[in-house]
Amino acid sequence: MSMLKTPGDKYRPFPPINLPDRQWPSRAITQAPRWLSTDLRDGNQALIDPMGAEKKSRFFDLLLKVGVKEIEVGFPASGATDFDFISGLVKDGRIPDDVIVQVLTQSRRDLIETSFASLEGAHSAIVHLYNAVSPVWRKVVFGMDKDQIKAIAIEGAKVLRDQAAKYHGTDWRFEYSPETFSTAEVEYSVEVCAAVMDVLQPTPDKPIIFNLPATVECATPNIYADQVELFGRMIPNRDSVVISLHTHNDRGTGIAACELGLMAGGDRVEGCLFGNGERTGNCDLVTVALNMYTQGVDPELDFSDIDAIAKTVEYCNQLPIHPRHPYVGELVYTSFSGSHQDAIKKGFAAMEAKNDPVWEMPYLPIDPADLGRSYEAVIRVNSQSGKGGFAWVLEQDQGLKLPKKMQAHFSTQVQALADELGRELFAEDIWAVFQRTYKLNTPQHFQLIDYEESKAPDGTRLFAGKIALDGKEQSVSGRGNGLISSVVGTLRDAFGVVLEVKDYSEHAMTAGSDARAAAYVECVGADGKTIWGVGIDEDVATASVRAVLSAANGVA
Ligand SMILES: CC(=O)SCCNC(=O)CCNC(=O)[C@H](O)C(C)(C)COP(=O)(O)OP(=O)(O)OC[C@H]1O[C@@H](n2cnc3c(N)ncnc32)[C@H](O)[C@@H]1OP(=O)(O)O
Ligand SMILES: CC(C)C(=O)C(=O)O
Repeated sequence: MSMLKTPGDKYRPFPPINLPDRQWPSRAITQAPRWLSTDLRDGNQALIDPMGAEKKSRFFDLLLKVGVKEIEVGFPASGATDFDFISGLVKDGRIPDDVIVQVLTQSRRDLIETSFASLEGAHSAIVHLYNAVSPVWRKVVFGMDKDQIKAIAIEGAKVLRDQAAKYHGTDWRFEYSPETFSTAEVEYSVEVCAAVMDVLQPTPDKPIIFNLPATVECATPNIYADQVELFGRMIPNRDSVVISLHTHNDRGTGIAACELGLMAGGDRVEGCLFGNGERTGNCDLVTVALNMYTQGVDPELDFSDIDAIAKTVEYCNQLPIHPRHPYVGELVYTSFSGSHQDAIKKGFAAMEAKNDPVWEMPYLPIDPADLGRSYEAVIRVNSQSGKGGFAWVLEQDQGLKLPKKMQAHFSTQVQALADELGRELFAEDIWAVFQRTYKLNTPQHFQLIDYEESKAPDGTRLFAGKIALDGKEQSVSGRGNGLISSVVGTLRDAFGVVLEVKDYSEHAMTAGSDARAAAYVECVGADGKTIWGVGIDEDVATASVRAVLSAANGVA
């Protein structure tokens, strides 16, 4: 078998929806929807090894911590694992008053009865009934016509109504899913939902949830939005209806479909953390919520320790999260490439300089710190990196802020190492090559032992000190207009080293009592070549002396 040259012989395009006055394209998402986590149901039924009680329990606690208020806790009729977990939650009083749990059932009397039994004693709960309505399912799975399929829903709704009356101590809510909604005729889904409504008699105070699943994603997300908008216009008693969105990701646009569905009138979003779920997954609640957050909308879910959340989810699902998964992946805040690094570094400097919190950051749509991520990994260096990359790493790791021209000088060393090693350069690699290049903490040709500086009556400065030449101490002195030029004079007079200082800069490295300073000098040697020197010391003047000696070591 191979791919067809004429795929149209086998696959049909999804027909557009006739909705010329569609409103959703000009709407925006301005408030958080109701969130329903189906990690413990749709997510769980898609796992290689479904969760046992311990994992379900951990996941449930995590969802409470994140702030999810509606949680589909399982499919009670699937077996003892789910049933016992659900009834255990109720019996052990683990469902907070402001949280409502939900269970899913096929539209079959025995399964519905088991579902109610699992929730006996709950203060409130949602029972979620489903049956598929689209043409392929009608034909292939059920072998039934439209009226017969509608009858399944009506019969199920009647059992819901009767069971709710039987367990009258619970505030029962109902959800109905015309499963495969997105591949069904919208008018027919409305007809089935209206029939369910006739049985369950929702009110604005006690609305019914109609969940509109893209059970299998078969079209572009604009089509789903059209379907949602059309459903919202056609369903009777709209004020007694909550429209819930339940998208899957078969075409890779489950999140987009959900967002457009919200614009089209969706009130509630169903999905899983990090998008686990059947096949290519459910809608990722984290991404939808954080997309909102980056538009300035409070999603009312707390992902401020996203790594801890990811760890628990990976443990419970026994599935890894991709390193490039939006917002959470290990690499999603990391830039390796030079121009990105340059922009991000400038972005952080601009944020620090300006006096307002508005996030204006090239290449980073969200502040990683908001999700508990550090800035350390924002820039990592390899052969694709530029000056901004290692400059950032040196600043984060060593507190050094290299002058721009010096970055260009050091860049060739870093690039050569990256090409030679053919791998990422870590902070310690960059620091090692920096020390080697500028002769720091290595056996030095010229080494400062100590010195004194004094002012002559004519205003000039006198440098008098001890410098070791290849380990042999010498007392030396020299004069100049300032400290740096007096050291340059000393090197010339005592050792015959000719240096002309072109530029000098310094900065404090850390705050507090153990603060150190870094000094940088750009010099030109006797041969006209540029040499850079770096000095680090607790005393800023001594740092500048060390910087000149570092340059002299570069000549030697
Ligand atoms: C899109 C979704 O994710 S829907 C959720 C799906 N989740 C799950 O299925 C997980 C839990 N399910 C289970 O453990 C099992 O399926 C059970 C225990 C519920 C039922 O198992 P079984 O009784 O063996 O039935 P099975 O699931 O194979 O269903 C097949 C029958 O149910 C019918 N059926 C399927 N869905 C529905 C429905 N929503 N309402 C009514 N009948 C349905 C099928 O037409 C089929 O009928 P047939 O035997 O007359 O051909
Ligand atoms: C049962 C429904 C909501 C479902 O999971 C789906 O259609 O994907």
